[in-house]
Amino acid sequence: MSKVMIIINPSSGKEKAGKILPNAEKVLGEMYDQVTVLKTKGEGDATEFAKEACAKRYDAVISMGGDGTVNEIVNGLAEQEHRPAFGIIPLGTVNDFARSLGIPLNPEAAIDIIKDRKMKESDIGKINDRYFMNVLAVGPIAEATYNVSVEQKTRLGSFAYFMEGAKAVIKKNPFPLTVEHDQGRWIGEAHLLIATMTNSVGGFERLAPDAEVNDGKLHTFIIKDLSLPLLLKIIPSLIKGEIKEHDEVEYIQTSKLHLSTPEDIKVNIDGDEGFLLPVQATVLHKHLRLLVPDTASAE
Ligand SMILES: Nc1ncnc2c1ncn2[C@@H]1O[C@H](COP(=O)(O)OP(=O)(O)OP(=O)(O)O)[C@@H](O)[C@H]1O
Repeated sequence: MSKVMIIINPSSGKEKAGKILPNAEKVLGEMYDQVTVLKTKGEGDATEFAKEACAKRYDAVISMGGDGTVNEIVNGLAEQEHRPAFGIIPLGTVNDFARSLGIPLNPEAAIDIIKDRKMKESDIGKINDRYFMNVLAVGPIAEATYNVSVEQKTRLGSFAYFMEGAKAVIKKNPFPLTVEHDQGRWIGEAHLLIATMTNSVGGFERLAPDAEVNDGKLHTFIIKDLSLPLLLKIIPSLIKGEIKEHDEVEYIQTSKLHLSTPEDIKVNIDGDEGFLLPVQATVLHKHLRLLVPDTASAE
């Protein structure tokens, strides 16, 4: 008997979730013998539900929520003996992971993608004992994202993160950073480090145009100077996908990273507050099977 579990965050995307669910249940009911719907009540629920889906050998798990819900589900699926296929119906504000897979941001269109049953093996990242799909970030700009309120997100979307980030740039100084990677070691002062597994970060779909979800790499950008005049120069290159060409940006492709600093700085993991440095990150290559659009399914 084939089984699918829908994990839905009712707080994500306002009333959208309730409106979309009946159609998702109908479509999945035509594909699988059994459809289980589990609603999250708070932090950690989606991880527990995903672990249960592995233990009970579900064929697929579908996320209905934002990047936070995707991240929690990945933490439940990672390194389990049986890992169900993973589908995403995006309901959040930014939805970077859906963007990088070409999954439509319109939830109804995303349901149609799942119907096609096209799969792609995807990498996930591991940092200490946590897992991530999208991005690690270190620096005051990354920390500023925690100040974005739900109200700001609803009103401004991803621009809310950008505004808080810009404020942090104006106020803060660079910090000393050591980055150990596949090719050696970088030591210097930085304003921001971004290590991404996917091309889309903070809704900027061309931040890392070379990144593929299954290339085994963390695409690492070290931004060495970010005074306001430089920031104004960097923004156009960010939009054009040329940030790595910038003199003040160091670009490293690596399968593992060790980050350290003498200061008390925490790493941001897929948009949420993570561990104090030092941290060690690695890529688990082609670890999950994702339900993706036809155009993205070729290996
Ligand atoms: N029923 C609930 N009520 C309030 N918060 C919840 C509930 N269920 C889960 N959460 C919290 O919501 C967080 C995830 O939100 P999610 O990312 O899915 O949506 P979002 O915030 O709208 O999207 P985005 O991250 O793109 O802004 C989880 O970390 C979890 O702690």
